[in-house]
Amino acid sequence: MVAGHSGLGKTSFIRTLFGTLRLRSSKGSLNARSGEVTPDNRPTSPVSSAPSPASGSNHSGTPRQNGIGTKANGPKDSIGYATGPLERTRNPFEAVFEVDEGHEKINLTLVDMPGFVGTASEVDASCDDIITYLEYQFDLTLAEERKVRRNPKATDNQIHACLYFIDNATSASARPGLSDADIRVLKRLSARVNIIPVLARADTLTRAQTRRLKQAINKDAVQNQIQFFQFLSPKLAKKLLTDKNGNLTPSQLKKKRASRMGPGDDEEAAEAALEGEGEEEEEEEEEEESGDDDDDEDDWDSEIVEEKALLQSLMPFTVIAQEEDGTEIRDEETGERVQGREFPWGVLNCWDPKHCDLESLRSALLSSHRAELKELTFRYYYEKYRTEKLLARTKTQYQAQQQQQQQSVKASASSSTTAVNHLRTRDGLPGHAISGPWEE
Ligand SMILES: Nc1nc2c(ncn2[C@@H]2O[C@H](COP(=O)(O)OP(=O)(O)OP(=O)(O)O)[C@@H](O)[C@H]2O)c(=O)[nH]1
Repeated sequence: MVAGHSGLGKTSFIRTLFGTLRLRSSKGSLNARSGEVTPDNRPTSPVSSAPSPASGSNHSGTPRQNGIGTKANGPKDSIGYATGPLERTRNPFEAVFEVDEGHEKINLTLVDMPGFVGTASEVDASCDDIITYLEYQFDLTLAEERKVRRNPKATDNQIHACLYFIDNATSASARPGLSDADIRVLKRLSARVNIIPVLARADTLTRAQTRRLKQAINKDAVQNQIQFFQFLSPKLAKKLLTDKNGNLTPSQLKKKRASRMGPGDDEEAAEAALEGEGEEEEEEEEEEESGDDDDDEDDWDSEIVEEKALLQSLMPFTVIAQEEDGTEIRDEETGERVQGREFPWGVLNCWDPKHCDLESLRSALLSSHRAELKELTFRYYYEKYRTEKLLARTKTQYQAQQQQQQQSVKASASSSTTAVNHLRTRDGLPGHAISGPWEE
């Protein structure tokens, strides 16, 4: 899934990615998966009665029927979406493809969510839509699990990763990093899905701006308890760094780097040295706490660990999308046709690791970390949702029971009062004032 503010290049990203997919030809020479994704043709999106502020018409110009789409789009639609004219996304779009990835057949669904626009409450309403969508997929799994006879061919509809697009406009501001809206949205989304942050339109950033922005975004995430997907556990990251740098801890390394920085980097050097000081104590504390970390990690192949470390170090991933019309551009240096953007001063190749992190992101999503993302979705996010939902139901049932009990206690109390009153009245006891000589 791709989500974030409007106009950051989410649809363009899907279109760029599409350009690299090896589609499998199926019967009738359709190169994308059938629109009927689930075996019993259930809708894959929830139906919402309240249209969000961004509602209007979708890419194909069809008026929006409800807040969220009702079923996955078909193969023709998906290919048309990835290759036709680029338009603003006004309705969630599920592009479904059957692809060959590393000799493996995978059913890939790319969900394009409408970009956020408007006031804080409008952004929050768009976030509600995304949460509803994500939870609906969990509900489909929950419904399947509850069946006496489960369908062995049931499709996994869960969203395994959400690429959250971050605007790079703050790069030049005094306070680069996540906006208040991003923080609010990310806090909610990270409780439901693996979040992979993406720095959009990276061609408009210099190297220094990119570095600063990446650091600021990661720092904001930590300060606001936003959990991004971790390619590498902190314990392993530290171990790797320490091994590589001759037993220096990350903070000592930071200080060492700071001392090597040139005169133009004064500010950054001071920041790094200062950060290093506080971190040393934190590192010692973490060291003690991390005793019960996943020991399997210690057995991992060093190549895998290095790849994980590289991916972790790239977050948030910078991406550059191809030009709107998708025209492949000829790289003058190599003479090859590339997916990219052409400027008067040269050609940007979206898949060149020197230009952006798109290639690493693609490989993490579609091959190296695909299984891990799926597993975490099922074992952590789905389980969490399931537990919350069952607890909420138990609580509601308990409250209803309590209410019922209270009502029946009240009812029996009032009926016994009525009976007593009735008795009293019948026996001439004071249900009403009885006058007599003793009153004097
Ligand atoms: N310079 C530059 N422009 C880009 C890039 N990616 C997309 N664009 C342009 O940004 C504009 C918006 O792109 P979209 O892909 O429609 O953005 P979106 O995030 O899907 O927007 P919504 O549909 O409103 O959510 C288009 O004009 C794109 O050509 C990029 O990497 N660099």
